[in-house]
Amino acid sequence: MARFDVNIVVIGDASCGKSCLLQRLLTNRFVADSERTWGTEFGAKRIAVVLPDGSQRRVSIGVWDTSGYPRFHLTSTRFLAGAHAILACWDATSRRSWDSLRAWVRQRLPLQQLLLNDGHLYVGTLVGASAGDAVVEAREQEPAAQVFLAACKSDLVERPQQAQRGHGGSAAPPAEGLPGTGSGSPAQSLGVSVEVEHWPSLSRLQQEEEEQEPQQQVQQQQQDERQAAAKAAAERGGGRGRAAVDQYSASTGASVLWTSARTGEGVLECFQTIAQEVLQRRWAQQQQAQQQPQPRQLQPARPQLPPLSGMLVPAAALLLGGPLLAAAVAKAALGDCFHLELHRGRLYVQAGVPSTGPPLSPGAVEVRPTGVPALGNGAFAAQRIPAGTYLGDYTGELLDRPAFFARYPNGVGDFTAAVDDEWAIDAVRPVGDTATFHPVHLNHSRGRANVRRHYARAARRISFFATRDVQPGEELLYDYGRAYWRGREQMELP
Ligand SMILES: C[S@@+](CC[C@H](N)C(=O)[O-])C[C@H]1O[C@@H](n2cnc3c(N)ncnc32)[C@H](O)[C@@H]1O
Repeated sequence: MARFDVNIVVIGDASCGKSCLLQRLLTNRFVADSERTWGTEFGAKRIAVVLPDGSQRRVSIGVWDTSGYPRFHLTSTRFLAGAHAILACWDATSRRSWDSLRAWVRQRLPLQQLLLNDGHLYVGTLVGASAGDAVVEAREQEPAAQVFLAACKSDLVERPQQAQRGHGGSAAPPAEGLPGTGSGSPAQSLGVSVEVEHWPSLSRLQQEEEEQEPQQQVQQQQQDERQAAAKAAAERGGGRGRAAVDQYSASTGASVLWTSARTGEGVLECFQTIAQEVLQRRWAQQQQAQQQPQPRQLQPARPQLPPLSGMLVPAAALLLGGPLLAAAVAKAALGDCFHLELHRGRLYVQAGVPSTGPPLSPGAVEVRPTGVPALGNGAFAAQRIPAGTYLGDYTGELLDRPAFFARYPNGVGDFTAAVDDEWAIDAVRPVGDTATFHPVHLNHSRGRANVRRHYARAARRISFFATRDVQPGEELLYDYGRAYWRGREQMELP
């Protein structure tokens, strides 16, 4: 997942209004017949939020709009990794959509467990083979996405009068039987008091699932239903369906955000609330971490001389006779100590040769917070990793120069790795995915490096190898190289 201040993944049933919500956020337009989402779509925007210290800041949010169609569930679930927030949407006019939203939250995070903690629903990682026998471990900091609930199409139903946002039911008018007022366990309180007839669009979703209606007929039906929904909402004058929403919100602690892509009401506010709450929580975690004794103190990096001594011979040959001669001389002079590659008219000389060591055994590397806020996560050996072990390739999206600068106009991509002067690999997806090891999680150290990367530029591969035996608990680190740190703040890890 790319690096935005706040990564938001939107989930929910097909046709509940997720895509319209995103369209409205990004373009401020309502696109009534937006096409179904195939796989996952993405949009980014900068929005203003108020920080806990009262200051205003513009932050970038990345929003992944996942498909609600069953065949895409796997893809959609994959995108949850690395999310700071999960926005679970439902169609406010449809009881069926609401029921299936709850199913989404409960079932479609198969390796995760929802945990209630200080007013938010956190997603903790399950460690183990299956949900049945797994040991549930809520990781203390990562990857805990906050879950928010968004009512789409709320212009068609009654909404809270005082505020468009309910948090644990608190901003909403009192609803009967709210947990916290002595109504019983959360499980008992989940919407049991709601009757189907108060969710007028039941028939529409059934028809959409069958996917056999001619488009015109469906549109006409949607329009009829909208009118019916508005009428029903006016008649019931209080939105009895809301009681279920409030109850669920109260029992889970997830904020409810009421939105209408049609009128635009609540849409920007919805994303502002999410960004604000994510940043607030991050801020609180940072404060907490600063108060605790740091397990490791960072020291400013000491300048080091480049290790060039062994390259003087090929360098001289390069000057005198060009790359081909240099390659030949270096090969003869240095043998296996150096790996030489002539690529796009340049001679690249790398210390060492690609390893022939054993591949990494599953579970041998654990990705977890380093305990140093500025560093974020790191990769730690969970068992002894023998010298020469192949740790994996830096995989991701291959970007050519124009694509790279279109995405990172200032030329800085924290999770990108340059292959040569034309190509870079952007590890968009795995960032934040702490369930699986990817070399993107390796932090930098010059003095303590126990990993080295190897380039095969023609093949556009960057591979990583352990340079020595790494003991359990040790962090895996490699030298990012001087170019990476140009204009950035580097720390040498003790
Ligand atoms: C490729 S990521 C490394 C993994 C990352 N820490 C994570 O949470 O997944 C690169 C970023 O990690 C941080 N980082 C890694 N090593 C560092 C170091 N020695 N000093 C300062 N920042 C470092 C910087 O923010 C850098 O842009």
